[in-house]
Amino acid sequence: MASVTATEPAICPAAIPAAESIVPACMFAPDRGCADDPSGGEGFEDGDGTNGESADHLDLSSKLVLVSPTGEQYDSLLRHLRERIDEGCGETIYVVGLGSDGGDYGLDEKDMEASVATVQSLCEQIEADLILLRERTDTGGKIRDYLIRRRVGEQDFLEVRVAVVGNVDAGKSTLLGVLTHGELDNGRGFARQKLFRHKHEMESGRTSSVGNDILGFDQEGQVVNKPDSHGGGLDWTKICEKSSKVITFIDLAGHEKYLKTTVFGMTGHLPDFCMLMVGSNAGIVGMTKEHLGLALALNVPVFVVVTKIDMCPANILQETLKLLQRLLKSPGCRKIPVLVQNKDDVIVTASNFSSERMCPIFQISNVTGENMDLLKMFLNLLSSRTTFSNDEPAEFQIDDTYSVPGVGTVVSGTTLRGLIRLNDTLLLGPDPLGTFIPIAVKSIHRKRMPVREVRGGQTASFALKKIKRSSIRKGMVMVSPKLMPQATWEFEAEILVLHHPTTISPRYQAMVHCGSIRQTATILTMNKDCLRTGDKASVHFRFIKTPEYLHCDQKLVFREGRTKAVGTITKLLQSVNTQAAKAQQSKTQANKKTSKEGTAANEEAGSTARPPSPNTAQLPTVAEEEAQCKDGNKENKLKSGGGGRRRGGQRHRGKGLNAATISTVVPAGAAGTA
Ligand SMILES: Nc1nc2c(ncn2[C@@H]2O[C@H](COP(=O)(O)OP(=O)(O)OP(=O)(O)O)[C@@H](O)[C@H]2O)c(=O)[nH]1
Repeated sequence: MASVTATEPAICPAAIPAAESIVPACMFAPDRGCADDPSGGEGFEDGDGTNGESADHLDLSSKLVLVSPTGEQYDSLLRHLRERIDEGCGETIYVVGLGSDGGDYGLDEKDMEASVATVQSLCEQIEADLILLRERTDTGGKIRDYLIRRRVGEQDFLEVRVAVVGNVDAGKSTLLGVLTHGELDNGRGFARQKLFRHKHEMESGRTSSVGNDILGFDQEGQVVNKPDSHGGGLDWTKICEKSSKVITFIDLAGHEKYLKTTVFGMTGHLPDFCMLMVGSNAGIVGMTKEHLGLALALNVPVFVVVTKIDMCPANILQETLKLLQRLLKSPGCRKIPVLVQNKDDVIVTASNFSSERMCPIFQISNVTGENMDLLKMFLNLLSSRTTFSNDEPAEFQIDDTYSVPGVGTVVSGTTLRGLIRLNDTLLLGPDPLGTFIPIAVKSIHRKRMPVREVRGGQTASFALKKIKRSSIRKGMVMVSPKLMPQATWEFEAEILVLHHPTTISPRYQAMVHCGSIRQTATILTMNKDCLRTGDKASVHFRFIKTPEYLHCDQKLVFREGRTKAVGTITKLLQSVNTQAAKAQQSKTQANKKTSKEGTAANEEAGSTARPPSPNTAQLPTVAEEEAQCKDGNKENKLKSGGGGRRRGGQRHRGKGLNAATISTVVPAGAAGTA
């Protein structure tokens, strides 16, 4: 897809007066009608964005190349298309009638017919569908934009996750109700009510406070959601069966007191995109900036939906749009706000959206349905940002656990990479000692539909045998044994303090959110004396309760109340030696057994045996530190454990496999030292 250049775009005269510096989408299109193309004419003209110049020696830059390609050209076009489909996770937007050789745009009727026949034949080769999105006319004739989407089996569908954020009353639940149930709101909570009832029904017995709603699109891009006329509920299995693409909305709370949950939803549920909702009458209020900042910090591309345009006076709406574009263009955001006003704008913004800099803005009404079709079309054109390869070793991150009667323990989460099949044996962990245990996958569900396998980028739930729910916690992973996973107590991260009322110094503790991990960590050392709002530093953290499974380059959010820092893990410092931890585990179990037997024996003998105390138990043996970073930078710091005290006062919800042996110390002498 074409990328947007870093230059600030000029104002297009077509923009509406009050929100004049919001860029209309045509700025990003190859259409010459908009002279000030900020992409320097790159738009769709580069080989990446269209069927233009190929990387190989063949010249595919002419718009006529599709009319009657030679065998070699055909093979090259096919290779090119396959690459783009892979990059787009199964889909791409393909433009017919545009060349990059400087000639006129557009084809006459005959050439268009022949070109489309070629594209159709290419699609057959890769088992994809060709769906016409729009047709326009330029000096040389017609230009057509097609969506090419790889066909998926009955049980399969493309999956895109969209986090829904915004201040209280922005209309989040109402919009999701309208989108997923197909009925407009009455302005007094009708659509929202429907959704709540549906969620309550669907989620009964579930403890997750992050709501999920799905919207399915068929091959033609039509919404397939059909609520049951009696109960008003949605049949997820039916939706998934009929869909070629399913959008999962991660419905996050708007109220400040639920910020913890919102952060968890944004880090743990791995959204591909973030939909920021703004009530046009209320404007940029409350948590709007907070949520936007979070999405930016986590590099999740954001689009904005301005709601309630039916009830908002024109001047207030313009004021909101003006403030919005000012916020988006501010140095902290550096986004290019783009107003989406018609279907052409949708295609252009959807094609360029993954550039992360562009921020499409929709103005909708949940009551009249105005511009709802544009939003739906946009959602249908969004492609997942996770590319996967089946050959990679599997990794699955757990974001919730359930006890399902008759089934047993079920874990839900996201497949980060690789392929997981039914009956595969994966390593589940880390437990509080940092060990991983083999576990067989007995059944897999995707969106409540039984399937035989799941791949990278897909959410799923697995039924696990012979394991208690209490032994599993959010933040654990299930990975291929090939990965030889290790748990980490300490790590280094480059962080940026977004907000802190005073200063942060060593020994400071706050909650680290990293993927679905949510655990308090202590700052042991940092390369500055103290940190204030806006400061950047390299910081050495230690988890206070259990070691976790981490990766270098993972994004993290570090927060406590209104204090917030974001960062990237740069080094894994203190990993748990799995063998030693296992030995420790069996030793402790043996001790327990002996002490039980001893207690029984001693009762008779009138003496008391002492069980191992959590505080006196040895820390998990520290392995030779293994920095798994790409740079191979190793820093061996063997920390001595033992004799610590629990800090932060947070207890592990589950008992863990061997909770009695958890020791959550900051190594002696580590805190406060450089
Ligand atoms: N007139 C009008 N009312 C709307 C529109 N969208 C939502 N509403 C109303 O606004 C109110 C708040 O909407 P909600 O969907 O509950 O807002 P929310 O963002 O989900 O709020 P929280 O869940 O508390 O974060 C409800 O009474 C809706 O009926 C709209 O486009 N037009």
